[in-house]
Amino acid sequence: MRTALTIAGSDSCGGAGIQADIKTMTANGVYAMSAITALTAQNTTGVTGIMEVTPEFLKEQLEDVITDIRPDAIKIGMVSSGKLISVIAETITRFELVNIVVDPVMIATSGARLISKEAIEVLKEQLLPKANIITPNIPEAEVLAGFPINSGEDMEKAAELIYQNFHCNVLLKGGHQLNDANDLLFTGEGKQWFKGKRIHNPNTHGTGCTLSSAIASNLAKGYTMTEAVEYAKNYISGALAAMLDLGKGSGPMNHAFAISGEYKEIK
Ligand SMILES: Nc1ncnc2c1ncn2[C@@H]1O[C@H](COP(=O)(O)OP(=O)(O)OP(=O)(O)O)[C@@H](O)[C@H]1O
Ligand SMILES: Cc1ncc(COP(=O)(O)O)c(N)n1
Repeated sequence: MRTALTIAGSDSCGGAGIQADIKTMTANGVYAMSAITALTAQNTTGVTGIMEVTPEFLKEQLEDVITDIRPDAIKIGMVSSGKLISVIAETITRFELVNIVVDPVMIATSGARLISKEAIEVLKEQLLPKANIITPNIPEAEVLAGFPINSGEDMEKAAELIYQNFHCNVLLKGGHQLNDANDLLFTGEGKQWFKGKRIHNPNTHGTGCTLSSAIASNLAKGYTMTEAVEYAKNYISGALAAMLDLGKGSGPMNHAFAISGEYKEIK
């Protein structure tokens, strides 16, 4: 079985972060492992608290996992401080890790800031250049490109600039902000649009975490970057279309939409 590791924050309501990543990797047929960067106290209406782990403890988790079960792909999500980002960048280099997917999580859908300002600079300098692909949404791409994005053309300019500046493939997500769920992939081979059908579901908590984990799972299974993105879009569309409706705010998706959950007949 192929393996994937998520390095991210815990979401106590289970829709985003580590919990979304493990559900997604499991549903996509890879063995999921985790190294937790922070505990968050949150639900579908907002984040009330964040407790970061120490850099030493993150390093210990990473070393224990990687020296025992080597990950075929890694997804990196919420990492709120520069020191934690440095630990991850150094670990990637030391263990020559491959198939690195970085979701540069900055602000939660509910509005909470999940990364410090100084950490954004460390992210740009130390982590993005080590990624095979990064998956910013529009506000995150605006921070990385340094200009506002108001159209598909702006998305193309921003993705190319981010690709050139940070030397990594870029999937710029149109998502709920700009268009009909059309995302733009920019690689060394140029640009490619992935057209998504907009699903009228207000429950989008954890969409970014889920998409990046599905891409990492597909890379772990040996798919090309284009295939990994295409199949991940199919997975997230299925999870959104299942129309789960939980919680008082923007709720989570059904990550297990293709799994029956019934084992009465199996002996
Ligand atoms: N209503 C929708 N219908 C179909 N696809 C969607 C919808 N909303 C988001 N997506 C898709 O979900 C993926 C995640 O994109 P999005 O822009 O929502 O990321 P994000 O803002 O990082 O997510 P998050 O809510 O976790 O912060 C993208 O592939 C996007 O196109
Ligand atoms: C631990 C953690 N990681 C990431 C997100 C972003 O997801 P969203 O923007 O959907 O709230 C989150 N809310 N919590």
